[in-house]
Amino acid sequence: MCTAATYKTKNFYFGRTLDYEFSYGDEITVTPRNYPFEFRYMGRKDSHYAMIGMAHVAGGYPLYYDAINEKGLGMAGLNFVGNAAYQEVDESGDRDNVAQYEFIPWILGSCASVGEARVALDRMTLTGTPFSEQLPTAQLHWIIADRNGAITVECMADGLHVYENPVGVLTNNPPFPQQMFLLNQYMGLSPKQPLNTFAPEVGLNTYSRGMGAIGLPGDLSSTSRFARVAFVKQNSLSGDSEAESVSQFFHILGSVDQQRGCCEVASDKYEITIYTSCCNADKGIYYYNTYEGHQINAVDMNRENLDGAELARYPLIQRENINWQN
Ligand SMILES: C[C@H](CCC(=O)NCCS(=O)(=O)O)[C@H]1CC[C@H]2[C@@H]3CC[C@@H]4C[C@H](O)CC[C@]4(C)[C@H]3C[C@H](O)[C@]12C
Repeated sequence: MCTAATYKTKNFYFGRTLDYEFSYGDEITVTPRNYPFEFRYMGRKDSHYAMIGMAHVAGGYPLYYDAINEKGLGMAGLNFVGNAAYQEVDESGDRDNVAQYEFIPWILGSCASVGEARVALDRMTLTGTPFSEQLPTAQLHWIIADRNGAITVECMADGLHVYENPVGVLTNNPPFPQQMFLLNQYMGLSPKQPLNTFAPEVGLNTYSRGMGAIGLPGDLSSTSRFARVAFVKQNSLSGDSEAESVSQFFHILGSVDQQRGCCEVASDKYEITIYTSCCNADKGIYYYNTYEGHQINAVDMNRENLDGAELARYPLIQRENINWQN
């Protein structure tokens, strides 16, 4: 499972948790403007927008899980198992055929906004072509967002759907319209204390703070994480500064953090939050922490040569760094 969210203060922030039982070998990867992208069906693109994100680099190719580009557009792929169904290659010559593993570079390489991504999506066919035998097709859906809004992209047996995403969050199954529908159940929840509308003549009272959100689901299912992170994000308040915004963003995704032992996926195998990311999409900074390393680390794309042609790669820091005070 995974959860993605957007957040806006003075700057625009975009990030996700990646929850799984093992790691593919993830690296913060900066793709500069002149890295030659060899697209499976669309030929080679020698220049494009620069991007930074989390990727598994295979044979020199950045397989992005989530990234932002230098124009402030963000995109993340999350599991959509059992529902994702990709399209056949369109031979008509009228369409852009894009393999699922190159979807993030395709969009972030050429689109500066959600509006431009929508135009690109209109002429795109998303194919299930695997990257390699060792890395078969991943069943994903995507969130694409900028400071003005977000969309969800789901390729299913009945076609490629592009939905307006008014909450700016995404988790996993079921399809997005059902996730949004389920939020209806929680419309009564509030950060304020409840009033006794249950039965005024019964002497009910608020014995604790936080009772306005009783009913918000606490489990790790994707529908529950969707409702929980949407509630936390919609009610989130923080100062505008970088430190306050980044801190608050990690708290938002902290509401759906997965602790080892609580989600068994096979005997003795547990899903955990491998990493949590928070990109400042205006400044090109990728902040992250990991399960074994809670300190926030950062990679700034603007400290790399963005006019270069070589990937810059930073392996994840996976150890706790305790700040002793005496
Ligand atoms: C496992 C992750 C989703 C985590 C998740 O959601 N786990 C809950 C399961 S569930 O919700 O309970 O079902 C997903 C998210 C992004 C994926 C990579 C995308 C690029 C590339 C595409 C290639 O085709 C295959 C290899 C490749 C590196 C992919 C590996 C893997 O698939 C990644 C990491």
